[in-house]
Formats: sequence, C-alpha cells, structure tokens
Amino acid sequence: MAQQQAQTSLPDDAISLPLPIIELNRLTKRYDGQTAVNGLNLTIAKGEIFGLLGPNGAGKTTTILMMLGLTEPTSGRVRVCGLDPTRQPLQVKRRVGYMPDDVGFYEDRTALDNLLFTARLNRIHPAPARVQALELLERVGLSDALGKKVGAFSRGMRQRLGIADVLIKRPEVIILDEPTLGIDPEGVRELLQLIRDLSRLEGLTVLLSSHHLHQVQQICDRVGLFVRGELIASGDVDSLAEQLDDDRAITVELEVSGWSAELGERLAGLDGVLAFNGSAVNDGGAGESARGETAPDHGTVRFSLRCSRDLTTAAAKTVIESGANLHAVQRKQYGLDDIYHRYFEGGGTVDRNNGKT
Ligand SMILES: Nc1ncnc2c1ncn2[C@@H]1O[C@H](COP(=O)(O)OP(=O)(O)OP(=O)(O)O)[C@@H](O)[C@H]1O
Repeated sequence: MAQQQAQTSLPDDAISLPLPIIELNRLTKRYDGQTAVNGLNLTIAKGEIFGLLGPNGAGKTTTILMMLGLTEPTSGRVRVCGLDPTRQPLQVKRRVGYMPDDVGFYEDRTALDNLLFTARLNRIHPAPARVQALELLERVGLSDALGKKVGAFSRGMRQRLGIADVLIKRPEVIILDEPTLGIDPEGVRELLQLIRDLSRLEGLTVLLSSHHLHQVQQICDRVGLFVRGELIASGDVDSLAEQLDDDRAITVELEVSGWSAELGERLAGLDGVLAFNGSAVNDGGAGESARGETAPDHGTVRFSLRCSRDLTTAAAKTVIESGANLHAVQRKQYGLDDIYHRYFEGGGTVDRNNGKT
C-alpha cells in the first residue's frame, strides 16, 4: 500500500516519455490540384529508426522534402528538432543529414576529398574535419578506399560514403531516401547493419524511406505504410500486420492419403472455415481442384483451409477420425509481407474493404 502511495505521488514530469524529434500534423501537399501528401499525422521519437514504406509515387519524397524545408506544405504543420523547416531551413539543415536516393559526389575526387569538401561547406575547421572524415571512412568500411576516386566506386560504396557524408556535420537526425537502391543483397545487409549500429550507438534518429518491406522490417523500430499520400497504418511490424489484416486469417495445410469426398466435406464444414482448396498429389501433378470432393478418393491430397481461427487441431482430428492418414499438417499465419503485397500489388491500389483475397 505504502509503495502504491509512493508511486501515485510521483510528479507527472518524472515519467520519461520519448522526446519527439519529428512531428507532422495534418501535413498536406498539392501539386497543381494533385494531392501528393494528404493530412499526414506522424511523430518520430529521438533515437528511433522509422521506416516510411510505400510504392513509387506514394508521397515519401514529398514528405521528406517538406521536413527539410525544400518544398513548402500546402497546409498543416511540420516540426523537426522543434524547428519549422519552412521558416528556419538553415537551422534544420544544420541538425538534419539528408541522403537522397542518388547522392551526388565529385566523381574525379577521392572519397576523403569529397568528405573534406562537405566539412568545409558545413564550416568545420580543416584539422578536426580530417580526423572526423578518417574516422567516418573507417566506420563505414571505406578506409582502404579513401584515396580512390569516387567515379570508380560501386553503388554500395557510394551509399556508404553517402552515410559518412551526412554524418560529418554530426546531425541529430538522418533522413535516407531509398538508401539501398541498386545495391546487391550482401551490400544491403551491411548497409542496414551500419545504419542500425549508428542509431543505437549514437542515439541518432533515422528516417528511412523504402519500398522494400524486408529491408525496412530488418532494422526499423516502427514502420509507416504510405499509399497515395496517406499513412494507412503505422506501428511495429506485428501491430502493423494486425491493423491491416482485421480478421487475422490463418491457413491450415494438410497432406492426407486415403482421401475421400466425405472427408473433404467434413473439413470444409468445420466451424470457422472461410475458404478451402484441395489438389491431388499422386496424379502426376495434375488435378488442381477448387473443392475437396473433386479430389480422387483414396489418393493423396493436399488440402488447405483458410480459417477465421486456429483450426489446426480440429482439422487433424477430423482426418484421423475418418481413418485417413495424416502425413503433414502446417499452420500458416499471413505475415506483413503477404499483407504488404496484397495492398501494393497492382501499383499501390488500396481498397481496405475489398482488397483482401
Ligand atoms: N514537383 C512536382 N510537381 C508535380 N507533381 C509532383 C512533383 N513531385 C512529386 N509529384 C507527384 O506527387 C506524387 C508523390 O511523389 P513522390 O516523389 O513524393 O513519391 P515517392 O513515394 O517518393 O515515390 P518514388 O519512390 O517514386 O520517389 C507523385 O504522383 C508525383 O508524380
């Protein structure tokens, strides 16, 4: 009881809430009557890695440009590090590092020279700039290439140099627009790991735009799904899947020998079955059938049930009780990946009510 009283008497400000670094309220941008960003509300906390995920043309770059003060919102409010980018673009630029999808470097200059040039632009004294540039080149794994001309760099090397380039001014926030574009899978893995380490070690806030769910999933604390200028869901990966897939349908897959039409009917009739599908295994691969009863009697059949609840045990029991042989049973819950493709296939068409398969 005494403990409870002590807890309730704590002042409000004793509860540490994550500090918002980026705040967007009802942010809207229209270009010649076309709405690129529509009433966007989003808060990103200090130290967070946030993934802005969406297909081409969703409005990700436009949102980023508004955060940087490079394009003016039609309406709504943006705050980055507590600053208004439209009115205080230079202050924002000092605190935010931006890496566009195609970073521009002086191709005929070395990696080190390019970093020193950026340092000069940011008014960093030459001596500490050199120390910092060498340190950053090491951090991004380019120490061996510091004297190499950037024109000879691979896409992955350029992106890593791009990260060093945005970090040289020691920003609080880094915004990376499609950072993994055109990099091979191994390079992508290394780059994402680097971004995550930087954020974790230095408390750096990262906003990453991408249309690759897998990449965003690997490193982001939270993801926002952006489609046609609207944020249709945001949260950690699990909560995102829940928000988008209201019925959380589960698929149960069975492989059964000694199949009978009667068994097909019993399985399809289980309470909670939304849809079903069966195909014969032992007939040379042919014989895909939409309904269990058309599969051959006594043969081996792969049967799949889409269910509103987990029917794995009930389905297995039904098979065994029928006297057929259950070779395999597998429960599959659709992940964010399936949901993402369901929403974004067909160029980002979204119909939250009818878009589900
Ligand atoms: N300067 C502009 N003038 C007119 N329309 C524009 C302009 N910039 C963007 N748009 C339009 O706004 C919409 C959003 O574009 P935006 O580049 O922000 O999307 P995105 O999600 O970043 O896509 P991508 O990954 O292809 O860059 C698109 O329909 C685009 O054609």
